[in-house]
Amino acid sequence: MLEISKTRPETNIARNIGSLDDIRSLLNSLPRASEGSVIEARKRDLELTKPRGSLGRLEEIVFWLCRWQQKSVPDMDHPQVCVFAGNHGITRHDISAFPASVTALMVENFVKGGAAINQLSKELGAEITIRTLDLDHPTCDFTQEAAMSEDECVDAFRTGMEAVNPNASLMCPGEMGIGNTTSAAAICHLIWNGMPSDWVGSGTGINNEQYQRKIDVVRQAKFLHEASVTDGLDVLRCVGGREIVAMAGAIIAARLLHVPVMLDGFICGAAAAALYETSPQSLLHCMVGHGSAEPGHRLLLDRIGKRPLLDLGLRLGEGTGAVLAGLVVRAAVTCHNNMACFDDIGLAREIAH
Ligand SMILES: O=C(O)c1ccc[n+]([C@@H]2O[C@H](COP(=O)([O-])O)[C@@H](O)[C@H]2O)c1
Ligand SMILES: Cc1cc2nc[nH]c2cc1C
Repeated sequence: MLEISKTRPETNIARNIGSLDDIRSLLNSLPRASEGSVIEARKRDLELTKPRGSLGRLEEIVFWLCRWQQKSVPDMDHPQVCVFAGNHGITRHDISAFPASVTALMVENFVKGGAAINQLSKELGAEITIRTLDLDHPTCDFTQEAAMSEDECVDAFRTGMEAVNPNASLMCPGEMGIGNTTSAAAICHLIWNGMPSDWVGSGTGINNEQYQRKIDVVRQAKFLHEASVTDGLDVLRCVGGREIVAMAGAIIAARLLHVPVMLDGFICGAAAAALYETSPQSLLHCMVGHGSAEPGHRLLLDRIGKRPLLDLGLRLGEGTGAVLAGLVVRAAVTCHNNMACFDDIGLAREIAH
């Protein structure tokens, strides 16, 4: 189940991606939804033994799965979580409650099966794919220079693309990276302006001095980079992290492979925000699993026009909120595929509706 090396046959999905411009072209030519697949599912939904619309968002989930899986019978047989780990140069400013070395320790924990994401993935029966992104070479301190060169950014995007299993029913992107709530806040501040304090939260649980420094790092990042960024991909290169770029790559590969995506918390949201800023169509195949306790996440979700499925006060990352929402998706599919129809119980549909 657990895969840290690239054991799956290459999909070759990233073969034409060698520059940010290649990614821009890709974002402008993504496959569209298959409305035809939804027609059968809507018809069946009307026959099921329940008042019309009474399963609320579970019904919406089923139609969304059919639309993006291109199947008239939705499938949750093979969910996947892709966890990406990266290190951040800005940790030198002491903006996290934990040292950067925890990123690598947590990757070992993922591999041994001891993290929260391992337990939740087991609950869902999800394949876990773990990719480390050059942990020994943190990104550059983005208060001084761009976090990544174009090549580094494109490499991370490609790693994300290649992690997605073409046979997945649902893909949940997750991340681990000490310092990455600062990076996510800087991404949002560069894209949507506002005040740094709109986007900065307490991450792993920082004290007041660390919070003030974090605000300052985000302010400096905007001051240094705002004149040179033209779109969300530039923003990712200038103030993102490799694991954040990899999540963006995984989200886009999933679209190409007809795999719907369940987004996770604030950092995953920042990856999605950068894609949305570059091409708003690029997130149509995504739902949001949960609303994070990081305050910037709610603002971000308003900006990208998405409503989370769950609200559990999580602020862990790793893909945990997305996988929990995957359990709701499984429940929706089980109802849709297994409920009896009005005919089966001897009730005419005209009476039922
Ligand atoms: O997903 C979230 O919304 C979330 C909110 C707060 C913290 N995290 C996790 O905590 C780490 C980043 O926190 P920090 O304080 O080091 O920036 C990183 O590994 C994230 O996975 C994740
Ligand atoms: C222990 C720990 C686990 C995490 N998982 C995701 N981010 C994390 C940050 C820390 C500090």
